[in-house]
Amino acid sequence: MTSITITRPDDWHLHLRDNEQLRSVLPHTAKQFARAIIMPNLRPPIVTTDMALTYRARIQAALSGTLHSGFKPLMTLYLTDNTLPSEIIRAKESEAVQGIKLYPAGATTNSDGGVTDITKCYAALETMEQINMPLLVHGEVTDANVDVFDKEKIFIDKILAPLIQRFPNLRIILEHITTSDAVTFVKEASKYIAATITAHHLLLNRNALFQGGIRPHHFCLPVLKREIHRQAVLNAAISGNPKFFLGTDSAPHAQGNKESNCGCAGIFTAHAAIELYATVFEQADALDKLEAFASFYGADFYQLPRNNSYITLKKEHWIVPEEFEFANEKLIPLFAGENLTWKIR
Ligand SMILES: NC(=O)N[C@@H](CC(=O)O)C(=O)O
Ligand SMILES: [Zn+2]
Ligand SMILES: [Zn+2]
Repeated sequence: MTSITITRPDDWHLHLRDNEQLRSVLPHTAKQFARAIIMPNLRPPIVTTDMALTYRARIQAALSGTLHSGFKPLMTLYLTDNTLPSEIIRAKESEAVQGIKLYPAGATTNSDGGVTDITKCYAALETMEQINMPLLVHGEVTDANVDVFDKEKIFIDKILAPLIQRFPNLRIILEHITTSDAVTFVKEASKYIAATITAHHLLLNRNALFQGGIRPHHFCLPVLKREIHRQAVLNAAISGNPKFFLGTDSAPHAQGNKESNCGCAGIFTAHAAIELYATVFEQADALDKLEAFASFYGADFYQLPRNNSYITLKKEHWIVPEEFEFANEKLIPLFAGENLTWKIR
């Protein structure tokens, strides 16, 4: 196969940051995707509908007059211990906000204002269940005594499963899944439970963190896992099960903040997102499953229309740039300087 045309995909998990950084990274996504779910973990976090609307206006301003002005940002709110049901209702009425994001406090980048105790959110979650507002979840426990490689599984057992019991009609997306435990859990759960899968968790296992030395640009959360887990997540992605769909979790950080004494978590993949997924689907002999994973199942789960434009990917060798501009700093993309074999037209 030398060329493939698919319905234009959507990215159901994306970090765009803000201001100058936003202007640097947005074109990478907007040239490929029709829509993206924009994560709210800014400083300060997007905790109200008003903040989401002004953030969306900044994104739209950065798009206006460019080739990609048709790109549509879908907004989210950052759940806190104090999020009021009335704020959830306002979010729903805005039609701009498509989900509420749960970051356990301390679990990941800019999560310190997140949820310290899920029981504090019951009123907000009950309203979400009633008015059909999805919950997006960073699924890792924050207990410092839990092994870093077990944090997702323990979250599922201790937090997510009881949450689903309590709110059985709440739609939940378990974001960036990394383990066979998550795959099994989502598969066996009700139709209200789905998951996003990143390109990097499909392409890399935890050996990539230590390939010839410590590799900060392969560090993200949830951290890369063993090969058996990568295979389980890959099998889910290519299975044709509509509960599993594309979410890049492209998470840009300035080079200096990654290559540091205490480097930030996050892998930037927006520069080649659909190409990276195409590579892994081709390796698995499942290119025929790419379109539904990238362009149908997410829209269906979010109860939004599927896109009606197309993109074409060509078999073509190209070299990923060593770096990109990121405001006044540099951004090192995944596979910097390496060869890729698919290229979007
Ligand atoms: N995935 C990451 O490693 N980092 C994300 C946060 C997140 O999605 O957990 C970021 O905002 O940098
Ligand atoms: Zn996360
Ligand atoms: Zn993320």
